[in-house]
Amino acid sequence: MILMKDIVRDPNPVLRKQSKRVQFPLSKKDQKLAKDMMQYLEVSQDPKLCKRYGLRAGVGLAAPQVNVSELMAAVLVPDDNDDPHHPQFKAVIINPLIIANSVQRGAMTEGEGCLSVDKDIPGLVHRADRITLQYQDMTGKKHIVRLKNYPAIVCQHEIDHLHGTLFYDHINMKDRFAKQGDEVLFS
Ligand SMILES: O=CN(O)CCNC(=O)c1cccc(Cl)c1Cl
Ligand code: NI
Repeated sequence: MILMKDIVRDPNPVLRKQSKRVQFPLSKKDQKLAKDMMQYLEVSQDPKLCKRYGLRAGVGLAAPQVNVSELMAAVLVPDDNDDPHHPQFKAVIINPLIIANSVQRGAMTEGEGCLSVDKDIPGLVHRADRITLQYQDMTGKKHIVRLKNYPAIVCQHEIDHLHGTLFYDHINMKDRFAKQGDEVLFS
C-alpha cells in the first residue's frame, strides 16, 4: 500500500525527469504499481481511511511521485455529489498523449495542490479547458477520450508530472491570480 512516506517530495530531481514509455504486456511490477496508485486515490478519498493511514487526499497520482520514471498515472475524479460509485473520470492512463487542446483556457479558482509539494503555492494554474486524451489501459487497449473542466485539469496535472513539470511552473509569480484572457475559472 502506498503511504505518504513513499511519496517523493520537491526538490527531489526524480520529479524533474522525463518518464519512459511503458511496454506491454505489463510486467508484474507495473501491474502492482498501477493497482497501488489507484488504491491510494480510493483510500485517500475515504475520510475515515484517509485519516487512519495519515494520507493527503488526491484525485490523481503519477508514477514519478513514487519514484518510478514511467509514463503511468492513476486518475480518480469523484463526481460532484461525491458518489464513490460514479466518478467523473477513473482510469489508469499509460503512455498518455494529449492529442488536442482547446484554445479555451481554464483554471481552478482555488489553485492546485500536489502531494510532492509540501507547501501551499497560491495562484491560478492556467491550462487547456478541454483536451482530447489518448492513453492505454492496463491491458494495453488504446482509448481516446475528450475531457473538460476538472477531469481535464487533473489529467494535465498528472501528464505534467510524467514530463518533469510541477503545477507551480504555470503560475504567474508576478501576479498569481491574473486571469489569462477569457479563461474559464471553476472551483
Ligand atoms: O499529482 C497528483 N497529486 O499531486 C495529488 C494531489 N493533488 C491533487 O489531488 C490535486 C488538487 C487540486 C488540483 C489538481 Cl489538478 C490536483 Cl491533481
Ligand atoms: Ni501532483
